Amino acid sequence: MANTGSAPSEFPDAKADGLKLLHRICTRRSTPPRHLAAPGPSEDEIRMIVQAACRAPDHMGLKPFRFIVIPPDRRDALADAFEAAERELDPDIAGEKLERAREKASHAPMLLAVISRVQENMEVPEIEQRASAGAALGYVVLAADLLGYGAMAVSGRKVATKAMHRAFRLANNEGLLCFVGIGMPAKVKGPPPEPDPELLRTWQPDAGEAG
Ligand SMILES: Cc1cc2nc3c(=O)[nH]c(=O)nc-3n(C[C@H](O)[C@H](O)[C@H](O)COP(=O)(O)O)c2cc1C
Repeated sequence: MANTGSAPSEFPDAKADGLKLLHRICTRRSTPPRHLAAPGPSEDEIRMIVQAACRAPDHMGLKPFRFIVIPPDRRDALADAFEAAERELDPDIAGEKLERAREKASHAPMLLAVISRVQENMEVPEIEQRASAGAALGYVVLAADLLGYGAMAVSGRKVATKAMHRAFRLANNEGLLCFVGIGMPAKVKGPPPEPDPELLRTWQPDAGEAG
């Protein structure tokens, strides 16, 4: 928080703290759900994670996202839903392939389903609402990391199936964006690659795209 007046700032080290956070953000890695061990976040921590997600940029405050916690004791039901989704994608699926699909439901002590929901709105087109849900997902992963957990967004073709839509009782304007696995990382990746400098350019109005 910036120190705007003569009164001493409530957070004198805000910038130093911010730089530490920024470093955490820039060096964060995802941990695949199969490498996430117990414990997962507590109920209070889940609330904090969702509170952070709700600070995602959100034009007109539409909240074009919501979250569904899948606790450890509902994993058999999730495995059934995964199986139904895979059967919808491939009616002939069987054996090991099916077992692997079911097994994914047991990974990570905590799974959070991220739902994107698009509302009819003259001011806020669909692309903005979907972007907001994506940003909220990013904040979930960052908040989990800042609380000391590993996390990763995972999806697969199954998330777009009718079976998953039914299993999560989604409304017509909703879609299952992904699951976020959260837990203690049993395996940690190395540092992330440096971002491609080409990803940032300065606008050159007369030079077009070539810059
Ligand atoms: C909506 C969404 C779904 C994703 N689904 C998968 C997935 O199913 N499998 C996968 O390997 N990565 C998936 N990813 C990417 C990972 O979450 C992660 O960003 C990527 O592996 C890079 O890892 P890093 O954060 O360590 O650099 C997904 C990302 C998003 C935003």
